[in-house]
Amino acid sequence: MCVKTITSFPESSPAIDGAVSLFNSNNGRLLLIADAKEITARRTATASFLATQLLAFKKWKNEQKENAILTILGCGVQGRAHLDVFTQLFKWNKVKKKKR
Ligand SMILES: NC(=O)C1=CN([C@@H]2O[C@H](COP(=O)(O)OP(=O)(O)OC[C@H]3O[C@@H](n4cnc5c(N)ncnc54)[C@H](OP(=O)(O)O)[C@@H]3O)[C@@H](O)[C@H]2O)C=CC1
Ligand SMILES: O=C([O-])C1=[NH+]CCC1
Repeated sequence: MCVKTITSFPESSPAIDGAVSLFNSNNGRLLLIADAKEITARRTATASFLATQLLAFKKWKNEQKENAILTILGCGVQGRAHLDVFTQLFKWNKVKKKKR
């Protein structure tokens, strides 16, 4: 059994914080408490990559793949996690990062 508790304070950075608690589903014992920021960052970036792969990459012709530009808007926790996953799993012609 797993519970994720998240706080969201958009004016604060990082905006998201929280904890993931994992319990043994046979006896209810607490097994671990993990940082929800890290898990949420990796989960969200990986889900974005899978969605992009299904909705775009699979339909692209070779020429589109060769000219692809990755643009990341906002360079916080999610921006960095998306940059990490997207550059590890796909080859980009160019990567642009935009922050304020
Ligand atoms: N769909 C999902 O499952 C999830 C969605 N989210 C959402 O993703 C968003 C980002 O979260 P997270 O990365 O954790 O937050 P962070 O606080 O780590 O990053 C937010 C970034 O946005 C930048 N930013 C804020 N305002 C502007 C602006 N006007 N122009 C350009 N950049 C700006 C900040 O810049 P600066 O460093 O200068 O302050 C900061 O780098 C939130 O809206 C959050 O709710 C988060 C987790 C999961
Ligand atoms: O799925 C999630 O953990 C979140 N969505 C928006 C903020 C955190």
